[in-house]
Amino acid sequence: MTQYDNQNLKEKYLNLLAEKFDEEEKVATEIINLQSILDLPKGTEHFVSDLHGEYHAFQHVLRNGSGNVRAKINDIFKETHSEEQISELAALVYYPEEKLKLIKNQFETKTDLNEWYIETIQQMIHLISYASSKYTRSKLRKALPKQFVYIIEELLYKSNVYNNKTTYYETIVQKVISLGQSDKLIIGLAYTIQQLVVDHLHVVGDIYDRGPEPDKIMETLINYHSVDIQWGNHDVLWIGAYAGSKVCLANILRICARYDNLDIIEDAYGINLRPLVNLAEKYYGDNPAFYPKEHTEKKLSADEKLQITKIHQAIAIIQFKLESPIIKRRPSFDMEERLVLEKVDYDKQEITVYGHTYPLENTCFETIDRENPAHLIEEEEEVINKLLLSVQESEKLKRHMNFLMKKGNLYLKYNGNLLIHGCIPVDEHGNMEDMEIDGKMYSGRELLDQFEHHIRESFSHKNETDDLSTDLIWYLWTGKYSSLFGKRAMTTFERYFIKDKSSHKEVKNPYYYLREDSEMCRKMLEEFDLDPEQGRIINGHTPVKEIDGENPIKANGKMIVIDGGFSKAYQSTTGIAGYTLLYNSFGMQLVAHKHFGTKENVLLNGADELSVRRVVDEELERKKVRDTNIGAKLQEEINMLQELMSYRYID
Ligand SMILES: O=P(O)(O)OC[C@H]1O[C@](O)(COP(=O)(O)O)[C@@H](O)[C@@H]1O
Ligand SMILES: [Mn+2]
Repeated sequence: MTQYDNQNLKEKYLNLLAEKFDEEEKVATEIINLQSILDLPKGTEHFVSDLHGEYHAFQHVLRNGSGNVRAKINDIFKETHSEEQISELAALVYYPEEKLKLIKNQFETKTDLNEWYIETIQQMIHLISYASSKYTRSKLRKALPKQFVYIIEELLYKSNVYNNKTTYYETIVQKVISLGQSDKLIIGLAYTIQQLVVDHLHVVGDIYDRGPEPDKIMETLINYHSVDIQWGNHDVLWIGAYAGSKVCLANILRICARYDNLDIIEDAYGINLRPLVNLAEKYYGDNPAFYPKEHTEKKLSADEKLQITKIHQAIAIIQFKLESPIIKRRPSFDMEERLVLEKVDYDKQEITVYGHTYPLENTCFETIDRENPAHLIEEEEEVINKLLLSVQESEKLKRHMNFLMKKGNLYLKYNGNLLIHGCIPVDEHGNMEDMEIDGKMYSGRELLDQFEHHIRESFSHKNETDDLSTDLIWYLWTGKYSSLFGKRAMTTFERYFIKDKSSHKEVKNPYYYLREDSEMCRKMLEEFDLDPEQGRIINGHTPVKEIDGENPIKANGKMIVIDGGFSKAYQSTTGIAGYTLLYNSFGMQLVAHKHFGTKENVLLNGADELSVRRVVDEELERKKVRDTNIGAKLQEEINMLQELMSYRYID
C-alpha cells in the first residue's frame, strides 16, 4: 500500500467515526471516559485448567471465584459477622436458588423472614458496591440483573442522599417483598456478585474427557461473561473428531468407554452408537483389560459392564487400525515405532517395540487379518463412517465445537503472560525442536502457529478426512513434537496388552524439567515477543504432585503450573484437587483446592473446599487497566479520537 492509499484509508475511517461522534463535545466526552477507564485498577483474571468433564467441581470454583467471593465478604463483614454467618452468606452467593430454599424453611413467621430479606438484600448491595468499586458504572450496569437494574441502582447510589438510610432501604425492600420479588432479586444479586469478582476467565485447556459432563461445562462457558480458552490435547481430540478425523473420533469414543461415559456421546450429543454396539456384540467377549473405570456414584450392572467392555475393545482396535495408514503416509511424523499392529507376532502372541519383546495378554484381535493387520473389516469401516456422519450432524456438538474454535487458540499472550496448555517442544539443551510440515521446518512459536493454522484449516474442511491438516490434529494428540502432548510417544497399546509396566512409560519432553529454570523460561517468553522481566508462563496439562513435594510455582515464579486436578481419576496421585490462579491489580495468587465433596456440603455446612492461597507475587505498584491488553486497545481508540478531534473540530 502506498502512503497515499494509507492516508486515504485513514480519512475514510475518520469520516466514519465522525458519523458516530458528530459533535466536538461527544468526542471530548468519549476521550475523557476512556482516559478515566485507563486509570482504574486492572480487572481480576481467573485461570483454571484441566476441567476434564467435572462440571460440579468447576461450577463450584467458578461460583466462588477461587475464594474471591469469600475474601470480599470477609473484608466487609469480618468485624461484625461470625464465621458461621459469613459461610451462610457465601453459600447464598454461590448457590442462591438452593440456599434460599434451605434458609426460608428455618423461619417460623413471615415477620422473621421479612427481616432476614431486608438484612440480606442490604448486605448483598453492600457487597456489590464493594466488588464493583473498580469498575465504571456502565460496566456494573451490564452485570446487574436486567429486570432489577433500576431498583438496584436506587439502592446503590441514592441511599446516601437521605438522612435516614435504613428507612430508605427498608421502604424499597419492603415494596420488593410485598410484590413477591425478593427471591428473584436475591438470586440476581448473587449472580451479579459472582460476575463482579472475576472480570475474565482463562481456561488453560482440557475441558473434555475422563469426567462425565464436559457438555455442561461448555454450556457454562458459552454463557459466561468473558472467557478465552487455550486448547488442551483432549479438546483438540474432540475438535479433530468433529473436523473429520476418524482416528480422533475412535479415540474420544475409546476414552468415553474406558471412563464409562458413553452417555456423553449418546445422550448429551445424540450420536447413535447402535452400529458400534452391534459390531462389539458380534466379535468381542469379556476382557478385564477393557473394563470401564467405575464411577463412585453410579454402579454398573454386570450386563452393562460387559457391554461397555465389548464396545471398548471394538473401538480400541478400530483406533489402532486407523493409526497405521496415517503413520505410513506421513513420514515426517516419524512414528513408525507406533505401527503396533504390524509389530505383533500373532502366533507367539508377542510384540517387539523399541527393541524389547513382550508377551501380550488380554488380546482381542478377532477382526485382525495377520497379513494386513491395519485393514478395517467391512463392518468396522461402515461403523466408523456412520459415526463420523452422526458426529458431524450433531447440532449441539457443532455449537460447542464452533465455540471452542471462536474462543480458543493453541496459546495466548495476555497481559504480558504466555498461556499454554502443554509445552513448547525443546531438546535437552533447551533448543526449540524443529518439525517438518509440508516440506518446511518450523520450531518454537512458528511451529505452534503452523499447528494452529492446520487445526483451523481442517475445521473449515470437514469433508476432508485424510488430508495433512486433519492428520496433524491427530499428531497434536500423540506426536513427538506436539506442543499439546509433550511426550515422546503414547503407549496406549502397551497399557492394554503388556503387563510389564516399564513398557507403559511415556517419556516427557525435556521442557518439563527445563521449565524449572528461570533462564529457560525467559528464553521462551522472548520467543513469543513477551517481556522476560514481567512475563510468566502459565501451564496446565501435568498434574502437580504435591504429595511428592512438587511446587506449582517454578523458576522463581516465571512458570506457574495450574493443572486444576479436577479429574477425580488423578486426585490420588496429586494429593490435592489442584490449583487455580487469580491475577488482580495487586498481583498473582495461587489457590490450592481440596477435593470437592458435594454441593450439599457447601450448602449445609458452609464448607468451601478451598485451602491455602499462596501469593506468587505482589505488584510494587497497583496494576491499572492501562497496563493491560485491553488498556492498549483503549489507548488506540483514544489516539484515533484525538486525531478525529484535530481533523474535524480543531483548526
Ligand atoms: O489415564 P488414562 O485415561 O489411561 O490416560 C493416559 C493417557 O492420557 C495422557 O496422559 C494424556 O492425557 P492428559 O492430557 O490428561 O495428560 C496420555 O499421555 C496417556 O497415554
Ligand atoms: Mn492435557
